[in-house]
Amino acid sequence: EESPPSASIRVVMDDNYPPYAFRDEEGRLQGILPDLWALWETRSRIKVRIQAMDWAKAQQVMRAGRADVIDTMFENEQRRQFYDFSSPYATIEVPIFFHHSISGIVGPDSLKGFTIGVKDGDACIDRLLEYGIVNFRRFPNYDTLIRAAAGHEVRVMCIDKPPALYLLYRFGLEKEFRYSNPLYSGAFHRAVRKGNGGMLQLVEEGFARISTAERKAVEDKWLGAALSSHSRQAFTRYATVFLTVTGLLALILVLWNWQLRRRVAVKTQELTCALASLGEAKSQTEQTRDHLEATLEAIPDLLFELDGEGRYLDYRARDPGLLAAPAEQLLGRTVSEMLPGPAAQVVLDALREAGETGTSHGAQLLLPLAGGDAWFELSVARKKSAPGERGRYIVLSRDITERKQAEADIERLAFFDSLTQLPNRNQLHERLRQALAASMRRGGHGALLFIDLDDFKTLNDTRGHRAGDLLLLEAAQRLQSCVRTEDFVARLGGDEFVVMLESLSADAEEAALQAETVGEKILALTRLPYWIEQHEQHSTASLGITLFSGQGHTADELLKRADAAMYRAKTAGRNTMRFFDPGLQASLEARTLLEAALRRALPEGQLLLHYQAQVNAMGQVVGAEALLRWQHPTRGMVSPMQFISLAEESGLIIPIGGWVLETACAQLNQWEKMPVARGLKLSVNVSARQFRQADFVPQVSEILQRMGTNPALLKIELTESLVLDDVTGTIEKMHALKAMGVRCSMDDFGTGYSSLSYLKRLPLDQLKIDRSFVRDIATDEGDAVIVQTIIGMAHNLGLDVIAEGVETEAQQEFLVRHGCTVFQGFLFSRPLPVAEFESMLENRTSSRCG
Ligand SMILES: Nc1nc2c(ncn2[C@@H]2O[C@H](COP(=O)(O)O[C@H]3[C@@H](O)[C@H](n4cnc5c(=O)[nH]c(N)nc54)O[C@@H]3COP(=O)(O)O)[C@@H](O)[C@H]2O)c(=O)[nH]1
Repeated sequence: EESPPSASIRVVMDDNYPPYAFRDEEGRLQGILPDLWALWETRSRIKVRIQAMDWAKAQQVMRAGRADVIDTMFENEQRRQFYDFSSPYATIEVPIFFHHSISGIVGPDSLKGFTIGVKDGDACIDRLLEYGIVNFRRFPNYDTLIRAAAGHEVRVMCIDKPPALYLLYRFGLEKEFRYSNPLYSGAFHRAVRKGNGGMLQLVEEGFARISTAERKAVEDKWLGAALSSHSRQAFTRYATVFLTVTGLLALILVLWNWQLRRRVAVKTQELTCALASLGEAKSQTEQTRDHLEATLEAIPDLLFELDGEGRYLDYRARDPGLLAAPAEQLLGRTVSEMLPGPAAQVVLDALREAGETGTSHGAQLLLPLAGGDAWFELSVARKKSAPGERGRYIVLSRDITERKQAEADIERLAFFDSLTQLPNRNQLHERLRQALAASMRRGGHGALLFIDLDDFKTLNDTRGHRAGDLLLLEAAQRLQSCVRTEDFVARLGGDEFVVMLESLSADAEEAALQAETVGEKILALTRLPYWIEQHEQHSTASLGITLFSGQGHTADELLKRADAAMYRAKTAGRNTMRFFDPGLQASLEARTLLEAALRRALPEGQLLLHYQAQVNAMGQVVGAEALLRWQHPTRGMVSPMQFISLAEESGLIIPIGGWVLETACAQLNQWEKMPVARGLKLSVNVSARQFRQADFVPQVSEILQRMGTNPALLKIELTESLVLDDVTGTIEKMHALKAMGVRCSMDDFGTGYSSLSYLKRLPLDQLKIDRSFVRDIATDEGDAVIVQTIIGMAHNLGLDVIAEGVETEAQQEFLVRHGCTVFQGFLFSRPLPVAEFESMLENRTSSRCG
C-alpha cells in the first residue's frame, strides 16, 4: 500500500541497539541512526519522527501501520513477505556469545542442548530455527538479555556483535564472555511496508544526499568512541576520585606488584612443574590405557564385571558365542537367572571367596552353549570400593573345554585299556587298594581272579593281530557279563584280565565258594566258540584266584598271588582254575568230591533214615523225628551236618528231600500195621530250598495220596529262619498243608527273631524248643527264663511244645515243672535205624506192661 508523500515520516527502531540506537542515562536516544536520520531530515526537508522501542514492539508498530519506516532490519525470506528493503548500509556480524566456562561452541551444531538467550523478534531466532535449534530464552531487548547474562541466568546468547560488545563492556562482562566465529552476517536495511515503493524511494533519495564522508564521520563518532562517549559523563564524575585514589594506591600497588611478581614467578614455576608432571601423568595414563586396551584385546577370555549378587554390570567378549545368552540379555540380570543352577552356584561361591580374600582362582563350571557344552575356569578379583559401597568383581572366564577334553583323554589313556576300554592295570591297583580298605572296615572277603587266555599267542601268530584284537574284545565283553555291576573287570595287557569281586562272605570257605562259582562261569563262557572274521575260533582260559580280607597284603602281593594261582591252573592242564591258598584249594576240592559222591548217593541207595523217639511226660513214645543218614561205601556214615548244606547249595536237596518225605510216608504206613507203633506221628525236616519250590505243597499232597498215608500222622518241621525269609508265602503254604491235614512244627524255636506278631499269624501246631536252650537250662538263668517264656507263649497261642536235646533228668524235671509235655533227646533214645527203633518200642511197651 502506497503512502502519500507527507511533511513528516515516522521511523521506528530498536532503542537498545548500541551504538546504532540506544538511550543514554537520561533516557535520550543516542547513536548512529538518530544522527543519520537528523542529517536525512536536513537534506530531505521532511520531518523525521523517530519512535525507538523494544525491537519486537517496533516490528509490531510497523506491521500495524503506525510507522512508515523501520530501521536496522536484516532482510530474510520471511520478512520479504511484509517489507520492501532499502539497499544495505552496514554489515553486522552475528556470533554466538558464550560464558568462558563453556568450551566447544564452534557453530550451530554445537549449540544443541543449550538454551540460547535471544532478543525477541531477532533475526537470529529465525536463523537458529533453520539449524534445528529450538531452545530459546527470549528477552524484550539486548539490555535485559545482557543483564541476565551478568546474573548467570544466561550463558549462551545470540546477539549482533556491535550491541553485544558494547553492552558486555558496559556491564563489565568482557572477560566473562567469548564469542564464536560469525554464525552469519547480516546487512542493515531500512524497510517499508510491502508495496510502499514511494516511501522507499523517498528514504533512499534522502540518504543518497548524505555524503560518504558525512556518513563515515557519524560512524566514526559512535563506533570509534562508543564506549567513552556513552560513559563520558560517568567518567567525568568519577575521574577525580579515581585519580586521587590511584595516586594514593600507586605506591602500594608498586610494592604489591613487586610482591605479586615474585609470587607469580614462584607460582609460574610451580605451575610449569605441575603442568609438566600433569602432562607426563596424562601421557602415562594414556600409555597405560593403550597398553591395557591392547592387553584386553589380546585376551581371548570372557571378562565380566559383577556385583556381589552375581549381577552382570559389564562384559567384554571377543567371542560372543561363548556367552550363556545374548549380551543384551545378560546386563542387569544375575548369574542365578542366566546360568544353570550348579554353574551359577560355582560363580557365587567364587564371588564369596573373592569377597573374603580378595581373589578366587580355579573354580570350574560347565555351561550348555549353542555350540555344545563348554567348560570355563574362573579367576575373580574384588575391585577396590569406598567404605559402604557395594562390592564389585572382575571375573575372567576362560574357555577350558579343550583342556578338559585333553585331560579326559589323558585320564582315559592312563586308566583305561585303549582296545577293550576296560580299566587298566593302574586303575586296578587303585581299586584294589580301595577294596582292601573297605574290606578291612566292613569285614568280609574279596577275591581277585587272574584270567589268562590259553593259546592266545597261537591265534595271534596264525590269524594276525586283528583277529587277536577281536577275540580280546569279545572275551572282555564275556567277562563283564559274568559279574555283577559292582564287580570290577580290568585288562592288564595282552591276554591277561583280572576280575575283582567284593562283599563276599566273611567265612573264607564260603567266600572261596562264591569266587569259585564266578570262576566257573568265566571258564564256561570263555570256552564257548568265538566267531571272528567269519571263522569259528575256540579258546579257553586259565584262572587263578586269591581271596583277600583287607589284612596283611598289598595290592601287588595279591596280584602276584592270583598270577601264581593262574600259573598253577596252566600247569594243571589249562581251561581250569586254582586257588592260591592250598588249604582253600584242598577244601574246595574235597567239597567238589563230596558233591560228586552225594550226587551218586541217592541213585545208589546210600541214603537211609534214622528215627528218634519223642516221648510224653509219662515216658510213652508218642512220635519220632526222621533224621537223614548217608552210608557211604568208603567214608562210612556221613553226618547230615556235613552234607545237608552241600545238598542245599548244589540243589541236590530237592530230590533228596522228596525221597525223605516218601520214605517217611512209607514208614508211617508200615507202623500203622504194627500195634506197637500205630498212631505214632513222624516229624520230617524240610529245608528252605525244598519248601520254597513253587510246587512243594502239591508234591507233599501227591506223595501222601500215592502212598495212601494218613496226613494227620505227618508233621513238617520248618526252621524259624525259613519262615522269616518269606512270612507271607510260608503262611500260605502252611495253610495249604493244614488243609490237607498235615501238621506243622517250628524247629529250633528261639534261635531266630521269635516275634509274637508273626507267630500269631502262622498256622502252627507245635513249637520245638532249640536244644541250645535246653542244654544249660539248669545252670543258665537266661536260658531257663527263655524256655519258660517259650512254653508260656506256646500255651497262650494254643500250641503243643516239645523240647529237643533233653539229655538229663534234671532238664526233663525242669521242663515238666514249667509245663512242657513232650520231649526228645538222648535221655530217651538216640536216632536209631528203623529196626532198632521198633525194638526199642517193643521193649518200652513190654517193660511198661511187665
Ligand atoms: N532238611 C533236612 N535236614 C535234616 C534231615 N535230617 C537231619 N537233618 C538236619 O541235620 C542236622 C543234623 O541232624 P543230626 O545229626 O541227625 O542231629 C539230630 C539229632 O541227632 C540231634 N539230637 C537229638 N537229641 C539230641 C540230644 O539229646 N543231644 C544232642 N547233642 N543232639 C541231639 O539233634 C538233631 C535234630 O535236630 P532238629 O532237626 O533240629 O530236631 C539237623 O539240623 C537236622 O535238622 C532231613 O531229612 N532233611
